[in-house]
Amino acid sequence: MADRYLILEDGSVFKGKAFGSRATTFGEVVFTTVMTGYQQVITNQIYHNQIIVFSEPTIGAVGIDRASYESVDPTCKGVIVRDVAAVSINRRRRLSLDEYLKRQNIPGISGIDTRALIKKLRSTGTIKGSIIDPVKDLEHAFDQLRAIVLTNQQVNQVSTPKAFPNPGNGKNVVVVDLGLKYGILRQLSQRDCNVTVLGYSATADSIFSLDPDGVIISTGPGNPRDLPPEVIEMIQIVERNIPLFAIGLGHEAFAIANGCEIMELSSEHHGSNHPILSVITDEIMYASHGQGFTVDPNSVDRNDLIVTHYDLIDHSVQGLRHRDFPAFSVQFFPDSSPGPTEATELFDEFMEMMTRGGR
Ligand SMILES: NC(=O)CC[C@H](N)C(=O)O
Repeated sequence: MADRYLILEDGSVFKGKAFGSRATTFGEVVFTTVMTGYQQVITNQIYHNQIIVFSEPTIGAVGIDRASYESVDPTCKGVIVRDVAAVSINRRRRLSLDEYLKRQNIPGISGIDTRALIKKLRSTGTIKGSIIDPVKDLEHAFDQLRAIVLTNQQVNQVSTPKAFPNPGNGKNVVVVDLGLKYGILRQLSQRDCNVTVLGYSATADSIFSLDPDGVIISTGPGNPRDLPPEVIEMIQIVERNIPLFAIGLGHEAFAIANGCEIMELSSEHHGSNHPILSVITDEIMYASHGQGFTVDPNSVDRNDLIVTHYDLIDHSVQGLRHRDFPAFSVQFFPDSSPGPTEATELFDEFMEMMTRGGR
Protein backbone atom coordinates (compact mmCIF):
# COMPACT_ATOMS: atom_id res chain seq x y z
CA MET A 1 0.00 0.00 0.00
CA ALA A 2 1.29 3.43 -0.93
CA ASP A 3 2.13 6.10 1.62
CA ARG A 4 -0.32 8.94 2.15
CA TYR A 5 -0.41 11.86 4.54
CA LEU A 6 -2.97 13.69 6.61
CA ILE A 7 -1.81 17.26 7.25
CA LEU A 8 -3.56 19.64 9.63
CA GLU A 9 -3.64 23.42 9.52
CA ASP A 10 -1.77 23.61 12.85
CA GLY A 11 1.27 22.20 11.03
CA SER A 12 1.05 18.56 12.10
CA VAL A 13 1.65 15.65 9.75
CA PHE A 14 0.38 12.07 10.12
CA LYS A 15 1.79 9.41 7.84
CA GLY A 16 -0.24 6.36 6.89
CA LYS A 17 -1.11 3.97 4.08
CA ALA A 18 -3.57 4.62 1.26
CA PHE A 19 -6.86 2.82 0.83
CA GLY A 20 -9.99 3.85 -1.04
CA SER A 21 -9.52 6.57 -3.64
CA ARG A 22 -6.24 8.39 -4.22
CA ALA A 23 -7.92 11.78 -4.44
CA THR A 24 -6.37 14.80 -2.73
CA THR A 25 -9.03 16.38 -0.52
CA PHE A 26 -9.55 19.18 1.99
CA GLY A 27 -12.04 19.19 4.84
CA GLU A 28 -12.72 19.75 8.52
CA VAL A 29 -11.35 16.89 10.59
CA VAL A 30 -13.82 15.41 13.11
CA PHE A 31 -13.74 12.19 15.09
CA THR A 32 -16.46 9.67 15.84
CA THR A 33 -16.57 7.10 18.61
CA VAL A 34 -19.03 4.74 16.93
CA MET A 35 -18.00 1.11 17.32
CA THR A 36 -20.42 -0.18 14.67
CA GLY A 37 -22.19 1.44 11.75
CA TYR A 38 -19.27 2.98 9.83
CA GLN A 39 -21.29 2.70 6.59
CA GLN A 40 -24.08 4.85 8.03
CA VAL A 41 -21.55 7.40 9.29
CA ILE A 42 -19.58 7.66 6.04
CA THR A 43 -22.77 8.06 3.98
CA ASN A 44 -24.41 10.58 6.34
CA GLN A 45 -24.61 13.96 4.60
CA ILE A 46 -23.99 15.82 7.85
CA TYR A 47 -20.31 14.99 7.11
CA HIS A 48 -20.27 17.07 3.92
CA ASN A 49 -16.74 18.51 3.52
CA GLN A 50 -15.48 16.70 6.62
CA ILE A 51 -12.75 14.11 7.10
CA ILE A 52 -13.92 11.46 9.58
CA VAL A 53 -11.54 9.88 12.08
CA PHE A 54 -12.73 6.62 13.68
CA SER A 55 -11.64 5.99 17.27
CA GLU A 56 -12.60 2.32 16.90
CA PRO A 57 -9.30 0.64 16.01
CA THR A 58 -10.47 -1.61 13.16
CA ILE A 59 -12.98 -0.49 10.57
CA GLY A 60 -14.37 -2.39 7.60
CA ALA A 61 -14.93 -5.88 9.07
CA VAL A 62 -18.48 -6.25 7.71
CA GLY A 63 -17.95 -4.52 4.36
CA ILE A 64 -20.68 -2.44 2.75
CA ASP A 65 -24.26 -3.69 2.30
CA ARG A 66 -27.28 -2.45 0.37
CA ALA A 67 -29.51 -1.65 3.34
CA SER A 68 -27.28 0.67 5.38
CA TYR A 69 -26.79 3.69 3.14
CA GLU A 70 -27.80 7.07 4.53
CA SER A 71 -27.43 8.81 1.14
CA VAL A 72 -26.75 7.91 -2.49
CA ASP A 73 -23.72 10.16 -2.96
CA PRO A 74 -21.77 10.65 0.26
CA THR A 75 -19.89 13.94 0.41
CA CYS A 76 -17.42 13.42 3.24
CA LYS A 77 -13.83 14.10 2.26
CA GLY A 78 -11.99 11.20 3.79
CA VAL A 79 -11.85 8.32 6.26
CA ILE A 80 -9.01 7.97 8.77
CA VAL A 81 -8.52 4.69 10.64
CA ARG A 82 -6.01 2.82 12.75
CA ASP A 83 -6.54 -0.38 10.78
CA VAL A 84 -8.74 -1.31 7.88
CA ALA A 85 -9.93 -4.93 8.01
CA ALA A 86 -8.13 -7.07 5.44
CA VAL A 87 -11.17 -9.33 5.10
CA SER A 88 -14.82 -8.38 5.46
CA ILE A 89 -17.47 -10.97 6.24
CA ASN A 90 -21.23 -10.48 6.48
CA ARG A 91 -24.04 -12.29 4.67
CA ARG A 92 -25.35 -8.96 3.42
CA ARG A 93 -21.94 -7.74 2.26
CA ARG A 94 -21.77 -6.48 -1.33
CA LEU A 95 -18.46 -4.59 -1.36
CA SER A 96 -15.42 -4.07 0.82
CA LEU A 97 -14.99 -0.63 2.40
CA ASP A 98 -11.95 -0.12 0.17
CA GLU A 99 -13.93 -0.87 -3.02
CA TYR A 100 -16.76 1.39 -1.91
CA LEU A 101 -14.50 4.35 -1.15
CA LYS A 102 -12.79 3.92 -4.52
CA ARG A 103 -16.17 4.03 -6.29
CA GLN A 104 -17.17 7.14 -4.38
CA ASN A 105 -13.81 8.86 -4.89
CA ILE A 106 -13.30 9.20 -1.13
CA PRO A 107 -9.74 8.70 0.14
CA GLY A 108 -8.91 6.63 3.20
CA ILE A 109 -5.75 6.41 5.31
CA SER A 110 -4.95 3.51 7.62
CA GLY A 111 -2.05 3.05 9.99
CA ILE A 112 -2.65 6.39 11.70
CA ASP A 113 -2.13 6.74 15.44
CA THR A 114 -5.78 7.70 15.84
CA ARG A 115 -5.47 8.01 19.61
CA ALA A 116 -2.79 10.72 19.26
CA LEU A 117 -4.78 12.41 16.49
CA ILE A 118 -8.00 12.44 18.53
CA LYS A 119 -6.17 13.80 21.60
CA LYS A 120 -4.98 16.63 19.39
CA LEU A 121 -8.48 17.25 18.00
CA ARG A 122 -9.84 17.37 21.55
CA SER A 123 -7.57 20.35 22.22
CA THR A 124 -7.71 22.14 18.86
CA GLY A 125 -11.43 21.63 18.24
CA THR A 126 -12.55 21.51 14.63
CA ILE A 127 -9.56 22.05 12.37
CA LYS A 128 -8.95 21.97 8.63
CA GLY A 129 -6.99 19.06 7.18
CA SER A 130 -5.94 17.64 3.85
CA ILE A 131 -5.23 14.13 2.59
CA ILE A 132 -2.29 14.17 0.20
CA ASP A 133 0.26 12.01 -1.59
CA PRO A 134 3.90 12.26 -0.46
CA VAL A 135 5.17 15.59 -1.78
CA LYS A 136 8.57 17.22 -2.00
CA ASP A 137 7.27 20.63 -1.04
CA LEU A 138 5.30 20.13 2.15
CA GLU A 139 5.24 23.88 2.83
CA HIS A 140 3.32 24.40 -0.39
CA ALA A 141 0.78 21.77 0.67
CA PHE A 142 0.31 23.62 3.98
CA ASP A 143 -0.10 26.93 2.15
CA GLN A 144 -2.80 25.40 -0.03
CA LEU A 145 -4.56 23.97 3.02
CA ARG A 146 -4.48 27.28 4.90
CA ALA A 147 -5.71 29.17 1.84
CA ILE A 148 -8.66 26.92 1.10
CA VAL A 149 -12.04 28.33 2.10
CA LEU A 150 -14.66 25.66 2.67
CA THR A 151 -18.16 26.63 1.58
CA ASN A 152 -20.74 27.59 4.18
CA GLN A 153 -23.56 26.93 1.68
CA GLN A 154 -23.53 23.23 2.45
CA VAL A 155 -27.26 22.58 2.63
CA ASN A 156 -27.60 23.92 -0.88
CA GLN A 157 -25.09 21.27 -2.01
CA VAL A 158 -26.67 18.22 -0.41
CA SER A 159 -30.43 18.95 -0.41
CA THR A 160 -32.43 17.35 -3.23
CA PRO A 161 -32.80 19.67 -6.24
CA LYS A 162 -36.17 18.06 -7.08
CA ALA A 163 -39.08 16.85 -4.98
CA PHE A 164 -39.51 13.07 -4.83
CA PRO A 165 -42.07 10.71 -3.27
CA ASN A 166 -41.72 7.72 -0.96
CA PRO A 167 -45.29 6.39 -1.25
CA GLY A 168 -47.33 4.70 1.47
CA ASN A 169 -50.97 4.35 2.50
CA GLY A 170 -50.92 6.07 5.86
CA LYS A 171 -50.25 9.57 7.13
CA ASN A 172 -49.26 12.18 4.58
CA VAL A 173 -45.85 13.57 5.58
CA VAL A 174 -43.67 16.23 3.98
CA VAL A 175 -39.95 15.93 4.71
CA VAL A 176 -37.89 19.07 4.13
CA ASP A 177 -34.45 17.86 3.10
CA LEU A 178 -31.55 19.83 4.59
CA GLY A 179 -29.18 16.88 4.00
CA LEU A 180 -31.55 14.08 4.84
CA LYS A 181 -30.32 10.78 6.22
CA TYR A 182 -32.33 7.83 4.92
CA GLY A 183 -32.96 6.44 8.39
CA ILE A 184 -35.70 9.07 8.69
CA LEU A 185 -37.38 7.72 5.53
CA ARG A 186 -37.00 4.14 6.81
CA GLN A 187 -38.81 5.04 10.04
CA LEU A 188 -41.63 6.71 8.08
CA SER A 189 -41.87 3.73 5.67
CA GLN A 190 -42.14 1.34 8.61
CA ARG A 191 -45.17 3.37 9.71
CA ASP A 192 -46.62 3.27 6.16
CA CYS A 193 -46.45 7.06 5.75
CA ASN A 194 -47.02 8.61 2.35
CA VAL A 195 -43.96 10.83 2.08
CA THR A 196 -42.97 13.69 -0.20
CA VAL A 197 -39.41 14.96 0.15
CA LEU A 198 -38.92 18.62 -0.75
CA GLY A 199 -35.70 20.60 -1.17
CA TYR A 200 -34.53 23.07 1.49
CA SER A 201 -36.04 26.06 -0.35
CA ALA A 202 -39.60 24.71 0.03
CA THR A 203 -41.97 27.49 1.05
CA ALA A 204 -44.76 27.12 3.59
CA ASP A 205 -47.26 27.47 0.71
CA SER A 206 -45.65 24.67 -1.31
CA ILE A 207 -45.81 22.49 1.80
CA PHE A 208 -49.46 23.36 2.54
CA SER A 209 -50.42 22.60 -1.08
CA LEU A 210 -49.50 18.94 -0.42
CA ASP A 211 -52.02 18.85 2.45
CA PRO A 212 -49.70 17.05 4.89
CA ASP A 213 -50.69 15.58 8.27
CA GLY A 214 -47.20 16.44 9.48
CA VAL A 215 -43.86 17.95 8.48
CA ILE A 216 -40.32 16.78 9.28
CA ILE A 217 -37.32 19.11 9.03
CA SER A 218 -34.29 16.89 8.47
CA THR A 219 -30.71 16.58 9.61
CA GLY A 220 -27.99 18.28 7.60
CA PRO A 221 -24.42 19.58 7.46
CA GLY A 222 -22.78 22.78 8.56
CA ASN A 223 -23.46 25.69 10.86
CA PRO A 224 -27.19 26.32 11.42
CA ARG A 225 -26.50 30.07 11.47
CA ASP A 226 -25.58 29.78 7.77
CA LEU A 227 -29.02 28.41 6.85
CA PRO A 228 -30.89 30.61 4.36
CA PRO A 229 -33.34 32.83 6.30
CA GLU A 230 -36.19 31.40 4.20
CA VAL A 231 -35.82 28.07 6.00
CA ILE A 232 -36.33 29.78 9.36
CA GLU A 233 -39.31 31.78 8.06
CA MET A 234 -40.89 28.62 6.62
CA ILE A 235 -40.63 26.90 10.03
CA GLN A 236 -42.21 29.91 11.75
CA ILE A 237 -45.28 29.58 9.54
CA VAL A 238 -45.51 25.77 9.42
CA GLU A 239 -45.16 25.20 13.20
CA ARG A 240 -48.36 27.17 13.87
CA ASN A 241 -50.42 25.06 11.52
CA ILE A 242 -49.23 21.45 11.16
CA PRO A 243 -47.54 18.91 13.49
CA LEU A 244 -43.82 19.41 13.10
CA PHE A 245 -40.87 17.20 14.06
CA ALA A 246 -37.41 18.72 13.54
CA ILE A 247 -34.22 16.66 13.73
CA GLY A 248 -30.51 17.55 13.99
CA LEU A 249 -29.91 20.61 11.84
CA GLY A 250 -33.72 20.84 11.65
CA HIS A 251 -33.84 21.03 15.47
CA GLU A 252 -31.26 23.83 15.46
CA ALA A 253 -33.31 25.67 12.80
CA PHE A 254 -36.49 25.14 14.87
CA ALA A 255 -34.67 26.63 17.88
CA ILE A 256 -33.55 29.67 15.84
CA ALA A 257 -37.10 30.07 14.51
CA ASN A 258 -38.26 30.34 18.13
CA GLY A 259 -35.68 32.88 19.25
CA CYS A 260 -32.86 30.67 20.55
CA GLU A 261 -29.16 31.29 20.01
CA ILE A 262 -26.81 28.63 18.66
CA MET A 263 -23.30 28.02 19.96
CA GLU A 264 -20.41 25.79 18.99
CA LEU A 265 -19.73 22.75 21.13
CA SER A 266 -16.26 22.84 22.66
CA SER A 267 -16.08 19.12 21.93
CA GLU A 268 -18.26 17.86 19.08
CA HIS A 269 -20.50 14.83 19.61
CA HIS A 270 -20.09 12.05 17.08
CA GLY A 271 -20.91 8.61 18.42
CA SER A 272 -23.71 6.24 19.23
CA ASN A 273 -23.77 5.97 23.00
CA HIS A 274 -24.65 9.35 24.45
CA PRO A 275 -26.95 9.05 27.49
CA ILE A 276 -29.97 11.29 27.04
CA LEU A 277 -32.38 12.22 29.84
CA SER A 278 -36.01 12.65 28.86
CA VAL A 279 -37.23 15.34 31.26
CA ILE A 280 -40.89 14.40 30.78
CA THR A 281 -40.63 10.66 31.52
CA ASP A 282 -37.48 10.89 33.68
CA GLU A 283 -36.04 8.01 31.66
CA ILE A 284 -32.55 7.68 30.23
CA MET A 285 -31.94 6.41 26.73
CA TYR A 286 -28.86 6.02 24.59
CA ALA A 287 -28.77 7.83 21.30
CA SER A 288 -26.64 8.27 18.24
CA HIS A 289 -25.13 11.73 17.75
CA GLY A 290 -23.50 13.90 15.11
CA GLN A 291 -23.28 17.54 16.05
CA GLY A 292 -20.81 20.39 16.16
CA PHE A 293 -23.36 22.98 17.26
CA THR A 294 -25.91 23.18 20.01
CA VAL A 295 -28.71 25.35 21.34
CA ASP A 296 -27.56 27.85 24.00
CA PRO A 297 -29.61 26.79 27.04
CA ASN A 298 -29.68 30.36 28.37
CA SER A 299 -31.36 31.57 25.21
CA VAL A 300 -34.37 29.24 25.43
CA ASP A 301 -37.50 31.29 26.13
CA ARG A 302 -39.27 29.08 28.67
CA ASN A 303 -42.56 30.83 27.98
CA ASP A 304 -42.59 29.33 24.48
CA LEU A 305 -40.43 26.23 24.71
CA ILE A 306 -39.86 23.31 27.05
CA VAL A 307 -36.44 21.63 27.08
CA THR A 308 -37.48 17.98 26.82
CA HIS A 309 -34.09 16.24 26.58
CA TYR A 310 -30.59 16.81 27.99
CA ASP A 311 -27.28 15.09 27.28
CA LEU A 312 -26.08 13.61 30.57
CA ILE A 313 -22.40 13.99 29.66
CA ASP A 314 -22.25 17.73 28.98
CA HIS A 315 -25.85 18.76 29.81
CA SER A 316 -26.37 20.18 26.32
CA VAL A 317 -29.94 20.73 25.16
CA GLN A 318 -31.05 17.69 23.17
CA GLY A 319 -34.78 18.25 22.68
CA LEU A 320 -37.35 21.04 22.58
CA ARG A 321 -41.13 21.20 22.47
CA HIS A 322 -43.31 24.22 21.78
CA ARG A 323 -45.86 25.04 24.49
CA ASP A 324 -48.51 26.40 22.12
CA PHE A 325 -47.92 24.67 18.81
CA PRO A 326 -47.78 20.94 17.89
CA ALA A 327 -44.05 21.07 17.30
CA PHE A 328 -41.05 19.31 18.83
CA SER A 329 -37.43 18.62 17.97
CA VAL A 330 -34.41 16.53 18.92
CA GLN A 331 -30.73 17.15 18.36
CA PHE A 332 -29.69 13.46 18.24
CA PHE A 333 -30.62 10.90 15.56
CA PRO A 334 -34.04 9.43 16.48
CA ASP A 335 -33.84 7.03 13.51
CA SER A 336 -31.00 5.31 15.41
CA SER A 337 -29.08 4.58 12.26
CA PRO A 338 -26.62 3.48 13.48
CA GLY A 339 -27.16 3.05 17.19
CA PRO A 340 -29.47 1.90 19.96
CA THR A 341 -33.08 1.77 18.82
CA GLU A 342 -35.00 3.21 21.78
CA ALA A 343 -35.03 6.73 20.30
CA THR A 344 -37.20 5.52 17.38
CA GLU A 345 -40.18 5.88 19.75
CA LEU A 346 -40.13 9.57 18.90
CA PHE A 347 -41.52 8.68 15.47
CA ASP A 348 -44.46 7.01 17.26
CA GLU A 349 -45.00 10.25 19.18
CA PHE A 350 -45.01 12.12 15.90
CA MET A 351 -47.57 9.64 14.50
CA GLU A 352 -49.82 10.21 17.53
CA MET A 353 -49.45 13.95 17.18
CA MET A 354 -50.57 13.68 13.55
CA THR A 355 -53.51 11.45 14.54
CA ARG A 356 -54.63 14.05 17.07
CA GLY A 357 -54.31 16.61 14.28
CA GLY A 358 -51.82 18.58 16.27
CA ARG A 359 -53.99 18.91 19.38
N1 LIG B 1 -27.26 16.09 13.30
C1 LIG B 1 -27.23 17.05 12.39
O1 LIG B 1 -28.17 17.25 11.60
C2 LIG B 1 -26.03 17.96 12.35
C3 LIG B 1 -26.39 19.40 12.58
C4 LIG B 1 -25.23 20.40 12.42
N2 LIG B 1 -24.56 20.24 11.17
C5 LIG B 1 -24.25 20.30 13.58
O2 LIG B 1 -23.12 19.95 13.38
O3 LIG B 1 -24.58 20.60 14.71
